[in-house]
Amino acid sequence: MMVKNTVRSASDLDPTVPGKLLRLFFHDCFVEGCDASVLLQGNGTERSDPANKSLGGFSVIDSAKRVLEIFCPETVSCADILALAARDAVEFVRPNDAHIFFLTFIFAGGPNIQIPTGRKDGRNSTAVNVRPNIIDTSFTLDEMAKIFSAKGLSMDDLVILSGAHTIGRSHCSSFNDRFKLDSNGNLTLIDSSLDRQYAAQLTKMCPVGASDDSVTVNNDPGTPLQFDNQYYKVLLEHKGLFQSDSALLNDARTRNRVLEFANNQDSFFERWGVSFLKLSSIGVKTGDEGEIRQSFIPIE
Ligand code: HEM
Ligand SMILES: [Ca+2]
Ligand SMILES: [Ca+2]
Repeated sequence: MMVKNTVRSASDLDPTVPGKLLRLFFHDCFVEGCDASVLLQGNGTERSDPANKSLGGFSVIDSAKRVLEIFCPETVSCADILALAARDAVEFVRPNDAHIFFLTFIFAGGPNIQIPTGRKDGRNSTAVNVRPNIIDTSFTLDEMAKIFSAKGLSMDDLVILSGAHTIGRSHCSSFNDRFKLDSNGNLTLIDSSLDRQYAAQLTKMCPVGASDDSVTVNNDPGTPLQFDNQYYKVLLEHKGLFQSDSALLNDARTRNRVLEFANNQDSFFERWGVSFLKLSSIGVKTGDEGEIRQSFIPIE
């Protein structure tokens, strides 16, 4: 409840919070398991790796931790807080449309998932562990499936959890490998799996050669603030932002799932609950394998 309230008020103030929390959790669980290793600061920690450079949401976890330490000291691990925050972030972005259209959508609850707690916080956080465990947007489906399978996740889980890209934002540098600079200094599309019109819009939003990395675009151009099945519809229109998104549509092993979820949001929500639970269980540390850390952000 205390985590939920913190996530809710932070998301109220800043709509980019839910996406940040969800991605932060993904990057935590895939490296050393869901043990809050991604939160540790310092030289050579996971956070210092370039692949984690654009992670955010740390201050929300920090606030929740502070509140919990006042009301129930030394009880709730940072790893659990992060898991609950990611879970709540998803639940939270749904009610928005229920609120606006509440007469029609009043019964349309988002994926409301029960997840067990009891995760201990890990003591190891090393930058060199990040790259072998985090998927790059340039990966083939086989490369992605290999990493997922090492975490006990299937190709279905890959399609389902990629549905997280129904919210959140991305830096231009995360998809500029789909373009090249032509001799006139303009970006041209080189990845034919991307819709041309959408590609043109993206190049307008992303200034060429901008050293400034502050520009971000919505992952889901349709309903960027709602956790819904729009991501899969976007994939069908060849508007998946990353090559790794497009790959899901372009392979017979995953295409049927994309079609299924594009056509049936309930099916996506139901499956999301199961896959999210699997994600939140990766490499969980218990007993002496970890600790309940007091503070994870020494100085920010
Ligand atoms: C499977 C391959 C995946 C790849 C290659 C990938 C890659 C990326 C990249 C490059 C970004 C943009 C980061 C930036 O430029 O700031 C991003 C954003 C995001 N990803 Fe993924 N991702 C994958 C899977 C997932 C999964 C499994 C989840 C969660 C369950 C997830 C959740 C998110 C969210 C919520 C954002 C938005 C972050 C924000 O708004 O700050 N992604 N992803
Ligand atoms: Ca971790
Ligand atoms: Ca959406």
